[in-house]
Amino acid sequence: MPADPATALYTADQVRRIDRATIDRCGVPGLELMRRAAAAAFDTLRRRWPEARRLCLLAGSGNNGGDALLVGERALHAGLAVTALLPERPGGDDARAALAAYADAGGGLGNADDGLPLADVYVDGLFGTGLARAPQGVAAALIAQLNACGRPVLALDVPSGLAADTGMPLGVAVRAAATICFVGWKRGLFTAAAADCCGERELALLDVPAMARSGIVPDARLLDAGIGCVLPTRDADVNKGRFGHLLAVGGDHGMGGAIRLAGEAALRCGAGLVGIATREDHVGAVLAARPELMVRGVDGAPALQVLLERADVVALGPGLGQGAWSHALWDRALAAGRPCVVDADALNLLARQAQPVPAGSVLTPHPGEAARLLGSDVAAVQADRYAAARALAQRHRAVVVLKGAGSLIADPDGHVAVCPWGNPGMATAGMGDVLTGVIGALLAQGLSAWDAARLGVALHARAGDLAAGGSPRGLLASDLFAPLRTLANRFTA
Ligand SMILES: NC(=O)C1=CN([C@@H]2O[C@H](COP(=O)(O)OP(=O)(O)OC[C@H]3O[C@@H](n4cnc5c(N)ncnc54)[C@H](O)[C@@H]3O)[C@@H](O)[C@H]2O)[C@@H](O)CC1
Ligand SMILES: [K+]
Repeated sequence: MPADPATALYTADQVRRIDRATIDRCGVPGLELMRRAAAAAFDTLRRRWPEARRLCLLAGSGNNGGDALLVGERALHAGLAVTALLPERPGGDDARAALAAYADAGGGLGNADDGLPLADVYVDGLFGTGLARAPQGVAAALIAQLNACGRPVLALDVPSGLAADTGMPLGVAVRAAATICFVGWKRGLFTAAAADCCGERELALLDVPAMARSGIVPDARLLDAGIGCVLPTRDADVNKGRFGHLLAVGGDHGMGGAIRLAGEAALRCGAGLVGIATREDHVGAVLAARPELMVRGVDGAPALQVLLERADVVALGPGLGQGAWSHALWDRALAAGRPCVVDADALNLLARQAQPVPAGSVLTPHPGEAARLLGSDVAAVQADRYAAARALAQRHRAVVVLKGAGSLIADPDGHVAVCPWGNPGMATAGMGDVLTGVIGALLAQGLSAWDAARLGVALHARAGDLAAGGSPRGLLASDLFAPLRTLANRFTA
């Protein structure tokens, strides 16, 4: 089945191959593609900023610059005032033709060394998929001025300075109000720093023939509204034993809140029974806060073993700690062979002592935990989140959720799904514990690790967006419980 272009995520190299096939195999000239890109971008500009009268184009030496110049040509024909700044002259035939078309339409050139002229909207065509290194000199200065000018920027294809494959800035990067991406989504527009640079995202397919995409398997997939996996419906004639028994293990001294959050999240997402194995000193508080949880104090592995035998799935790690008690529980839980959600200190223990995780498990590292598991550092993980998530999934033969802006879900075969939801308010204590409970509950209700991880990440992020309501500051992990319940029912067959 052909990939749905709306959710297909490509590397820059893959999109270049689609462009080439469109030109070479389908006979669409490159300049025609550039014209289509400019037409789509100008439509976007008019729709978003109908009052704009003065445009400033920033055009680099490549085809991204050509796109910008042809936007200028259209704007001039529509009666707008346009100035273009070209830090370097166009390098290729199509970009040179675009500059000629712009000049023929009466477009003028400003002096890039003089800085930004006043405009209502700026069109960023400095660098697209051809970005090869950090912008420097005049280009870097213009990007800094764009980011400081307080006026809207429409980025063409990719915000200049952002690496299309990774979502990381190479040095300075444009922070656009909107980005219109051409031919196919570049995978870097959805993770790491991308949300801060792209603003609102639009896709223009440019009527590329299906033949040009054939044989190019998207590198990753965007989770979309349908997600493609749901929880089974519930017959009226059911009992709680049908929805799985999750055991959440963690909550060392001083960290009882983490295990309670995981447990309650699992209940809110429909797990039939949720047990908690924790330190004895947390039992009263957790029970008082959530009497529906079955809370047991465990002093070591033998006490945990009794509980593990009754469980279908284990959520291992929230507040677990890394001492002797923690290690004993961790070791026993992994040895029990039940599918596990491995989180927090359970990941840190795994980094210290490699151990196979049971089949059907999901690992949920944030970038710091991922770095410890990979023996690298956070900067290296963030520099290519796709590669880090894939490496972890292959190494541990498990589904991996690499958390952070634009969470990635990877399986050992190299499939990757990307979550476009979530907000900075979710960077707060306890959010990861809630996600662990959510994924655990979905595993307990019979979803595969891949489906539970994808649906769990989506429920969690969207619940976070609903709970934040556009005001991320001060969001609490427990604010997600009510929207989680609503969403878990919505994603039911
Ligand atoms: N025919 C096509 O292939 C199409 C390409 N399109 C546009 O073309 C873009 C890709 O065009 P290009 O491959 O020409 O590349 P870019 O326009 O992204 O890059 C321009 C040039 O800048 C140079 N460069 C890279 N990093 C630099 C840096 N830090 N400082 C100075 N120079 C640097 C590179 O050598 C490259 O040739 C896409 O992002 C898209 O906007 C669209 O017009 C659709 C059709
Ligand atoms: K750009």
